[in-house]
Amino acid sequence: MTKLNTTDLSIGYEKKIVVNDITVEIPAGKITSLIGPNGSGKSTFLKALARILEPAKGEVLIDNENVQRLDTKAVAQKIASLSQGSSPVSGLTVAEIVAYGRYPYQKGFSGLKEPDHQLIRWALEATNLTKLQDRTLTTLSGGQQQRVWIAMALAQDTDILILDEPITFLDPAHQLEILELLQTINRQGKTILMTIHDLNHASRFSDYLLGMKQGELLFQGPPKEIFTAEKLLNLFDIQATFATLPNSDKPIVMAYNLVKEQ
Ligand SMILES: Nc1ncnc2c1ncn2[C@@H]1O[C@H](COP(=O)(O)OP(=O)(O)OP(=O)(O)O)[C@@H](O)[C@H]1O
Repeated sequence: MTKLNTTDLSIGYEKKIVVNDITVEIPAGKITSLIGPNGSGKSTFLKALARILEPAKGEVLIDNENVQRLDTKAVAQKIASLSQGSSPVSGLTVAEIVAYGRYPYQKGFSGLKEPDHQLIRWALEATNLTKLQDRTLTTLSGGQQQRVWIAMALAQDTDILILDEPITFLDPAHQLEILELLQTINRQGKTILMTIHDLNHASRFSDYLLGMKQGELLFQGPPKEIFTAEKLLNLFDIQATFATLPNSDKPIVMAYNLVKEQ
């Protein structure tokens, strides 16, 4: 299983550092969710892990190799990453977009081989898109489009999937559909790291949580350890009360109040 970790990682835009000195190992074979307020640096951190942004300091290591020393295709064979609100590509069909997931494995102009087609078919089936494969992306609903991007990442057949807000803009049923899909993929042996704003979904579907605020990693651990009044107050400035999900040991947030300045 591919190991992904960072050492003293700081990332910035121009000269402004927005992610500060993070040393963390993403648990292999688990689902990890990165939670934290808007603007805390979550997307920036994920982009550096996927080698989309270059660190200002420190390192991102895939199997102990600095990602900056690996070429794009080598990284893309280890990590598939989906950014926030991937923009629709006009004119391409669902199957054509999913086929792009095989790009990191193609040599020159050799084209797709049977094993590539098998993976594309599997990715379309896993995301329930087989019937929609000849439709162009722009004719699909937001939720269906989201599934297409996930299918493309699946076709990439990497050990690690990094997803920035994979369920934003989806209705409750489609949110669950995507999260259950990620759970199934995880059980097939893939490491998943995602950002998610819904705390209850984060708890229910994650083995591990990372809490980020103002570019700092405040805490990490399983949901049971993270969902305490003190930690959520610290992270989000909210007062939370908790319950437990039925038939599970996963905590959920029952209700919360804003902490208002006096
Ligand atoms: N391309 C950019 N150029 C300059 N500053 C940026 C850029 N992208 C993000 N930032 C800044 O970096 C900081 C962290 O942003 P980032 O998008 O990583 O936060 P986030 O935790 O993912 O937020 P959200 O939950 O709202 O998606 C913010 O202050 C943001 O304004």
